[in-house]
Amino acid sequence: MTDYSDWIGRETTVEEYLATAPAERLAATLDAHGAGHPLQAGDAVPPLWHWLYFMPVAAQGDLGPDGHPATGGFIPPVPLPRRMYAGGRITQAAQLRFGAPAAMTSRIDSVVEKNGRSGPLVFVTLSHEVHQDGKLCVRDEQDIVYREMVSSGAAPASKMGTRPTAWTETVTPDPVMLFRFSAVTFNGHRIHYDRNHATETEGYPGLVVHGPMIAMLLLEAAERRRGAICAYYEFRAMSPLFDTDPFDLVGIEGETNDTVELEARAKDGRIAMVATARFV
Ligand SMILES: C/C(=C\C(=O)SCCNC(=O)CCNC(=O)[C@H](O)C(C)(C)COP(=O)(O)OP(=O)(O)OC[C@H]1O[C@@H](n2cnc3c(N)ncnc32)[C@H](O)[C@@H]1OP(=O)(O)O)C(=O)O
Repeated sequence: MTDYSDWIGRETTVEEYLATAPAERLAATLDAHGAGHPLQAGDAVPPLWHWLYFMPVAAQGDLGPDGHPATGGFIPPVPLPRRMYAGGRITQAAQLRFGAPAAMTSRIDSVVEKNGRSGPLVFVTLSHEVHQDGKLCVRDEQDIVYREMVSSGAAPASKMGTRPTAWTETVTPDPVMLFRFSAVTFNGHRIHYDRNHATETEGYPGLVVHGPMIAMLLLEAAERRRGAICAYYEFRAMSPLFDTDPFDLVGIEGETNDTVELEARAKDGRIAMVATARFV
């Protein structure tokens, strides 16, 4: 067991003006939230869209071989090389608005080593708090997982989606969509746009679809159908999706006044992501 106690509790704060242009670019990329219509200062920032701001702006020389800022800076120096987004829990405490500055304070909450069916795993959980006008607007807990380089050939066991569905929407990812999402979130991770790196170095069958993009697409579909904005959202990435195949966004039957259960399912029925959106 590695001792990460020096890293736990470390904090960093980034301030940024919440310009509308990145959000218009994201809306275009996802065909979402009034794509093609200009946003105005004062408009509400949709849940999760704070992911467009406050990202680390690492110099090129401070990147690791996978294109992310090298570990051992703010992120603890975990010994496993293959980073993936594992999940998150987001609370909308007050409305965040475009056209004004905001600040996000990020903290390293925990580093947990586990043994998964796919091999050793290290989960790093960060908490982020976004404040605007002196008010807490968003609380966001983010789980990142690090995995060993492919060697054993062990693949994560996949669970099939069997719950009855109320609705399904199909998404056909392609390299342009993935590249545009990487660009608008300033995410340099090669698994999303560098096919040689994704397949030869990290052993995936194609370019990897961003977990945050799947989470946003699921939530956007649920909010559009419901005509309401969610107050709390949690999601867990169970199995990766690739640019080689379409995937489904699914609303699970049994939606209540408060809650919608969601899944992203791969073409073969494998669950790629489970999510819950609460509306009160
Ligand atoms: C952006 C960005 C990167 C990305 O977007 S990468 C693409 C999105 N992420 C994914 O596609 C990850 C999909 N998930 C997986 O491939 C598997 O879940 C994973 C992480 C490889 C683990 O699979 P295993 O089969 O090895 O794990 P087990 O089911 O045996 O579980 C072992 C323990 O780990 C816990 N656990 C598993 N998955 C998660 C998860 N997603 N979140 C939190 N915890 C997880 C599981 O509960 C077990 O824990 P116990 O305490 O019960 O032992 C970018 O980099 O920025």
